[in-house]
Amino acid sequence: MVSPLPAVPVSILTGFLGAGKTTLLNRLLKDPDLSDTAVIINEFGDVSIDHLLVEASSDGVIELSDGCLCCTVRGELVDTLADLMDRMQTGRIKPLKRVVIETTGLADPAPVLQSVIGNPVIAQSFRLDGVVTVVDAVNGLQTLANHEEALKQVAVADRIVISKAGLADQAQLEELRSRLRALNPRAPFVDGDSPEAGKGALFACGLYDPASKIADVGRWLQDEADHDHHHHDHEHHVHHHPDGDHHHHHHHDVTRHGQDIRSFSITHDRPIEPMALDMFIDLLRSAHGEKLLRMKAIVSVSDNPERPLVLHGVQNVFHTPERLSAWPDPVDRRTRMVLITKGLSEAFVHDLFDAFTGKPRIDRPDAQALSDNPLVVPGMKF
Ligand SMILES: Nc1nc2c(ncn2[C@@H]2O[C@H](COP(=O)(O)OP(=O)(O)OP(=O)(O)O)[C@@H](O)[C@H]2O)c(=O)[nH]1
Repeated sequence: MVSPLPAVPVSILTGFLGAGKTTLLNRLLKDPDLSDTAVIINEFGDVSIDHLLVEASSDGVIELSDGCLCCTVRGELVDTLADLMDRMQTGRIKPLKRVVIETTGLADPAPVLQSVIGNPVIAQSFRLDGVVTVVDAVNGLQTLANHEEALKQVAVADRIVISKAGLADQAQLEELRSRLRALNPRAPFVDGDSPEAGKGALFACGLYDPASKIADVGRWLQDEADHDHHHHDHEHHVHHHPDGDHHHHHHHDVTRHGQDIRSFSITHDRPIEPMALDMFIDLLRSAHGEKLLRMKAIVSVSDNPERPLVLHGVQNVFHTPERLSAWPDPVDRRTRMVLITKGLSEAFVHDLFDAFTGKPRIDRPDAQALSDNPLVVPGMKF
């Protein structure tokens, strides 16, 4: 059936882990131009925090389940779009003006684009408007040097939003701009802090045209179309700690994202002492920042358990924590941390967390070594 409604523009918001996608989205959603927008978010990691951090009314936000949009959840994206189409056509929801898909930071954008432009059913009701890629001015160059996904995200962009420019120096910014230009000769740069970045206009990119991008983009999209049957395996394990805390493991698609990238989470039931939290974060950042691609956390801190703390770590950079005025879900007040690491052992991070939150580990002499404290009594927790 041919849709009687005009095709709804779909914008893809991408950018590497922690670049500032959700921050930009929150700003855009306050713009009246973006009313009647459905937002599809996808989080990599099995404990979702993103939906707590997107400040839109929950009606318009659709969260795709665990997994990365470019891998296992891709079918779910197509189903979600098909469902939105059906609801619009049957009048169950009013016509949407726009759909925004926020990808995970690790998403390879090619399969996501291919889902929208290459699926004949979806193409009846939706048209790809454009790809907006957020690049972090502080970590951007290093990220581009180390992660192919980040290169692809920049190359396919119709607009490149440079975030955190205020935290970078001028020389760093210039170098980043010329690197971005080499990867994507046409996409305009938008300063993340400028009023322009807060306008719905950011999304009016026009029809998506891979031909205007560097030659590689067309090839990636073609590869995706050719390899639609390609099998992506996710391993997903959950085990329960003896004290009732849950440690979840989500081993991300190894074929697409590399063997050593892991996502896992830490959940903790009791409020954490501010000092213990500081020490845990400090040690993690100073000793292992390079391997910590991303950390997002909502934390119950003992000095004010009514007002949780939101933490964002992006490689070596930890942003100023934000105190929320209340828990997003008053019933669930557990501390939840989601980490994405590269080459950093999950067991080590759990042990470190347990050590600082006072869980006894008398069977683990290395917990003592972590404290590096000559006065520590063997077998006692600090
Ligand atoms: N100073 C500054 N901080 C920013 C800017 N944009 C984002 N941040 C901070 O960077 C951190 C990560 O931002 P998010 O918006 O969560 O990043 P994201 O790209 O959605 O992260 P993932 O979903 O994990 O990939 C947060 O602490 C933001 O407050 C910016 O332009 N300037």
